[in-house]
Parts: sequence; C-alpha cells; structure tokens
Amino acid sequence: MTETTAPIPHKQIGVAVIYNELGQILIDRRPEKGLLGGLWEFPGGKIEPNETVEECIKREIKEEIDIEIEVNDLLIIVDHAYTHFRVTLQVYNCRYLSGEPRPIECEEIRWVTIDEITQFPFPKANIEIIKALNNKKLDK
Ligand SMILES: Nc1nc2c([nH]c(=O)n2[C@H]2C[C@H](O)[C@@H](COP(=O)(O)OP(=O)(O)OP(=O)(O)O)O2)c(=O)[nH]1
Ligand SMILES: [Mg+2]
Repeated sequence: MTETTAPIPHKQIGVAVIYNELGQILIDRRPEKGLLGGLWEFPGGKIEPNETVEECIKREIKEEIDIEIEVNDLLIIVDHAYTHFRVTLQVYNCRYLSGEPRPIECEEIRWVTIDEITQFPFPKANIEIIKALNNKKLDK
C-alpha cells in the first residue's frame, strides 16, 4: 500500500529587529485568533515573488506598524519546523527612522530592552533569534 502525504508548507519570512535611539527593540503581539495566536514576535511577513528580503521587511513594517525603517545587516537565519508547517526566518537588524507605531495587524506593540524580552512569550523559532541578540550584546 502506498500512502501519499502532502508536503507541509514552507514559508519564507523577512523579520525585522528594529532598534530605536534608546537601544530598545520593537516587538508586537500576534492576533489572538489564528496561528501562534497571542504570542509576541518581531514584525515581518512572507517574502513575495519578485521582491528582495530587504524590500519585504520594509513593506511589511509599513503595512503592519506604519513606520519607516532602515534595513541593515543580517542577524541570523533560522529554520524551524512547527507541527504543520516550516519557516525560514531571515532576520535583519534595522533602525527606526520615522512615524508613530500603530498596531494595524497585531494586538499591541512595545519597545523593550534585550533584558526585558525574556518576560514575553515568543514562538519556538524565536529562541535562536533571542540567543543571537544576547550574544551580540555580550560582544559589545
Ligand atoms: N514576523 C514574524 N514571524 C514569525 C516570528 N517567529 C515565527 O515563528 N514566525 C512565523 C509565524 C508565521 O507563520 C510566519 C510569519 O508569517 P506572517 O506573519 O506573514 O503570516 P501568517 O503565517 O501569520 O499568516 P497567513 O498570511 O499565512 O495567514 O513566521 C517572528 O518573530 N516574526
Ligand atoms: Mg506578519
């Protein structure tokens, strides 16, 4: 007997770690309903065909939070398998430029320090990102 299993979706995501002038990082809480509901994340979303990761990140941050940012260097690429899908998160260090953050596609937004980040529940895939942020802090 042969069993056919549909391949699980693999999402390519651009993610922004946005720093303000105080060195705080912007995090947002995902909508209560739906995938990974109510968990905190770094803003971002799916990379569309014909756009670069940098373009994706700028577009998503404008759509979700309505601010302008500068996309700088790559922090880390994280591959993670959840039960029903896989994600590749391409995480870039970014700098806040202008605009008043508004929670357009999320429940709420906060500026937090790296030390405060551990108090917020994040999805599993974010453990590696937060580790990378802590290592970066130790380098300084
Ligand atoms: N933006 C962002 N996404 C994350 C993080 N950690 C993490 O596991 N993800 C996952 C959750 C989502 O499956 C995916 C982001 O995709 P998305 O926000 O564009 O859209 P979604 O899958 O929630 O919604 P949909 O368009 O498929 O309905 O990456 C993170 O820190 N930031
Ligand atoms: Mg998103």
